[in-house]
Formats: sequence, C-alpha cells, structure tokens
Amino acid sequence: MSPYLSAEPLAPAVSTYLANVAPYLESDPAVLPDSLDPFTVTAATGFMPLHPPLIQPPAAFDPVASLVENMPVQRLDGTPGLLATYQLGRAIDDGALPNLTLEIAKLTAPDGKLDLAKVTAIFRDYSFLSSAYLLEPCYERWDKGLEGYGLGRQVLPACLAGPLVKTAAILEIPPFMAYAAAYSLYNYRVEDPAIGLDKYSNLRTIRAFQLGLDPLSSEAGFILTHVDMVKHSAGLVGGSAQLLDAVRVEDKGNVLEAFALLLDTMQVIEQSMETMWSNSKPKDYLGYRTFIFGITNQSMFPNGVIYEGENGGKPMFVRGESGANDSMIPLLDGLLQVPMPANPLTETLKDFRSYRPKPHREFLAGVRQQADAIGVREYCCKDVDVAVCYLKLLDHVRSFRWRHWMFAREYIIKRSEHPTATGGSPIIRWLPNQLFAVMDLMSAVWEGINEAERQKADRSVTGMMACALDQRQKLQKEVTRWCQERAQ
Ligand code: HEM
Ligand SMILES: N[C@@H](CC(=O)c1ccccc1NC=O)C(=O)O
Repeated sequence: MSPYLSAEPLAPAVSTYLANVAPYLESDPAVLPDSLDPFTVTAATGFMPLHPPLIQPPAAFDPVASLVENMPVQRLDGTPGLLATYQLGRAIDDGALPNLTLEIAKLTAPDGKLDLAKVTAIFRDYSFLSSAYLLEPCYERWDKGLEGYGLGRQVLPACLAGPLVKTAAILEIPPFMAYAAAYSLYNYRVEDPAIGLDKYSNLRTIRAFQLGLDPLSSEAGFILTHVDMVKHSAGLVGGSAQLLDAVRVEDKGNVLEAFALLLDTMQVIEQSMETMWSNSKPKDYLGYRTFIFGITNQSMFPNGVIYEGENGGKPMFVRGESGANDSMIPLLDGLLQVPMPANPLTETLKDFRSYRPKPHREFLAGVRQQADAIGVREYCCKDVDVAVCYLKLLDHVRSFRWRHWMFAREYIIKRSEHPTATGGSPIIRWLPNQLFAVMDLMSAVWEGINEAERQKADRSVTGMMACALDQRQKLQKEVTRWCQERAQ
C-alpha cells in the first residue's frame, strides 16, 4: 500500500529529525549570518566554527584586546608580557580594564540580531583574561619551582566577571574558559588565506597564555593540533546522519557506505592526532596547563570563586576546559550506543556535555536519541559484514582513547602529582573508565558473532580483536599500579 494511504502517520526520517536539531545541516556556511552561534553544525564545517574566528573584537573593546595582547608570558613580538613578571592581576586591580558589560548588548549583526561571532570573540578574550587573573598566583609558584599550585585568586572582579557572565549567558554556556568557544576551536587564524586550513603549518593561534603566539611553541602546537583534527569532523557529522538514515530503512548498501566514510574520517583524524607528539612537547605541557584549570574539584579554589556582582554574591563552581568537551568522540559514543557503566565517573562524563556549544549539545543529543530509537547497535550486530564495520569503528574509538591515555601518561601523570585533570576528573581513573567500556563492548559484539562467521571475517579483524583484548589487560595492570602508587 502506498505510504500516503496508510492510516498510521509515518515516523519522520532520521534526516528530518536531525534537521530539527541541526536546522542548518545542509546549508552553505558562507551565506549563514553572524547572528547564528558560530558553532552551528553544518555538513560542510562539522564541529568547527561556521566562519574563521573573529580576531579583533570591535573598537569598544579595545582595552580588552590590548590587555589580552600584553598578557602572555611572551607577546607576539617576542617581548615579555605581564604574566612573565606576574603583573596581570595587579594591572587589573589597578583599573586597567573598564567595565564594558553594557557594551555587549550593542553588538548587533546586519540582520539586527545580536552578532554571536563578536560575542564569542569577546567571550574568548574575557575568558583568557579571567583564567590568567585567577590562576596567575599558581603559575608564579609553578614558574619558581615551588611544590603544589597553592591557591588561586578567589574573587573575579566585576570588570571581568560582568562581561564573562553576560557573553556566556548569550551563548548559553558556562561562564569560564571553554574548549570550543575560547582556547581551542575559536582560537585559530590562518597565515595565508589561499592555503586556509589545508596545511598545519599555515595555522596560528589568536590568543595564548605562555609562549603560544609563537607558532612553533608547544602551547601553539597543543591548541592547533586540536584544530587540525576537528577540521575533519564534517565527515563524522555527515557519516552519522547517513548511518542513521540507512539503518532506519535497513539499507545495507548505504549502511556500509556510511561506515566507509566514518572509518576513513577517523583514520585521518587519528593520523593528525599522532602529530601532537612533535607539535607539542610533553616536557613543556605543565607550564601553560596551569592556566587551563577550572574551579570544580580543584585545590586552588577550595570554596569556589566569587564573581563580583554575580550569582547573588555566592561562589561559583565551574569545570575547567578539557578535550572532554570536544564533540567527535561523544558523537561516536552516542551513534554506536556505547554503554557506559553506572558510576560517578560516568556522571562526570555526562556533566561535560553542558560545556559544549549549544548547537553541538543539540546535535549530539539528537544523534544519541535517534540511535537509541532505531537501535543502531542491535541492527549492526545482526549481519556479520555490518558487525565488522561496527567493530572497526569502535576500534577507532578505542585507539583514540588509548592514544589519549598515552598523552595523559606522558604529558601529565609522569610529571605531576596533582590528582585532578583540568576538567576536574580524577586523572588516573577517569579516562580508563571510558576506555574499558569501549573494549568491553568490542568483546561483547565479537563474542556475539558465531564461530563459523568469525572464521570467515578477514584476518585483520581477528588481529584487531586480539590487540584490543591484550590492551585491556595492560591497561588494567597499569591503572591498578598507578592507583596504588598515588593512593587513588
Ligand atoms: C597532549 C595532549 C592531550 C592531553 C595531555 C590530554 C589530556 C586529557 C585529560 C587529562 C582528559 C581528562 C578530562 C578532564 O579534563 O578532566 C582528557 C579528556 C579528553 N580529551 Fe584530551 N588530552 C590531549 C589531547 C587531546 C586531543 C588532541 C583531543 C582531540 C579532540 C582530545 C580529546 C579528549 C576527549 C574526547 C576527552 C574525553 C575522553 C573520554 O570521553 O574518554 N584530547 N584529555
Ligand atoms: N584535561 C587536560 C587538558 C585538556 O583536555 C584540554 C584542555 C584544553 C584544550 C584541549 C584539551 N584537550 C585534551 O583533551 C588536562 O588535564 O591537562
């Protein structure tokens, strides 16, 4: 019978549903206005900003731009900035910055709405200044080789707190340095517009804390490697939408095509991730890292931070920025329906969701909801060809998280006793919580395939599974050892 004659209305196609949560998915970013959130998700830009990040805020904010340019340990021209001699806090306390909160409402785009690109650039600059202000005393201790971070400044003055809270409220994100809207994804520019994002060597940072305005520094490398990875995220966004559509109508050909796109994209993303080791040296990490800690679960802010003039005078607790706020791996967790154990570590994983840009949050929630509604995992496990693709994509999630565990070990754990990561998660136990979950799902899916079918699968799949199982044991041993040594 024609669907048009059916008495039951048809459930909307997935793409229609995703169009509800990501209305500009198919739009050309070039024609989208700056009154949209710069992190609006499109099939062309994925999780990157719609347009290149705005470098300079409008003239009314010149005092902010000038202070943030003078702030880093090393300025763009190579000379020492305020943080080199721990003078930023004093400059702000002495009135270097007027309170520009009321200027924010004047930031309109040609369509008469608020210009969210400008609002984001201003949020970025205020969040750099605010984190530098709050954590400068900790950096001073670190720089002088003293043990522990001590205390940060416990009060954020109104000239920083007002604009930070106001811009964050407009963007509907927490009022603190963010991974996407500040330090990483809204913090790049290109040296030669003709080359654009195509070559890593063409990337530059806009703002930095320590030496990061020098493109060859480890801080720049740290930031820009994220940009270089996320620039490929369009393949994950498009591939996810394609997979949901195809699974919904049980179109195996399209399912396999969607997996091919997702697998190819992850391959490129992981290749780029590997360049972190040369772009950014582990020995340099702890310096600029001092400035990216948050308030929640950090010894530097045992009683939170008072934002002067905000929150009824009560202290604020906000997590620090973290790659955990990136959207690529959480997208795949949702799409592939990776079950996370019910425990406090997983609660932290869920808490990180609210730190993503609003359009990313909505897109991820939509994909998660649709994957659950159509049963992506169950569908994929019914057919061995599809199950193998599903396993291969899970294996990318595993290898991303494993590589990432190596980063945590070499850049942080071996060099610092501080028990919590910048986002406030326990440094030793949190990353393995999610890594174990992926490895366990891989085992369950593999064991669900009967012996005869498994024999038919190509050798590389058997090898992939053996490697994942072996790695699980190694990880378990390593985590147990670190927990014993650090009493965690
Ligand atoms: C030197 C490089 C890196 C180090 C030392 C590092 C460290 C960490 C740490 C310690 C966490 C724990 C979360 C918290 O802050 O509380 C984390 C989470 C995370 N980071 Fe990174 N990271 C690095 C590079 C990257 C890169 C390049 C990406 C790519 C986008 C990334 C994506 C993530 C993700 C997705 C999570 C959440 C992990 C999960 O869900 O299991 N990280 N990172
Ligand atoms: N959580 C990490 C920092 C981190 O995750 C991060 C911070 C800023 C920008 C990107 C990040 N990416 C890595 O996960 C740490 O504790 O050092």
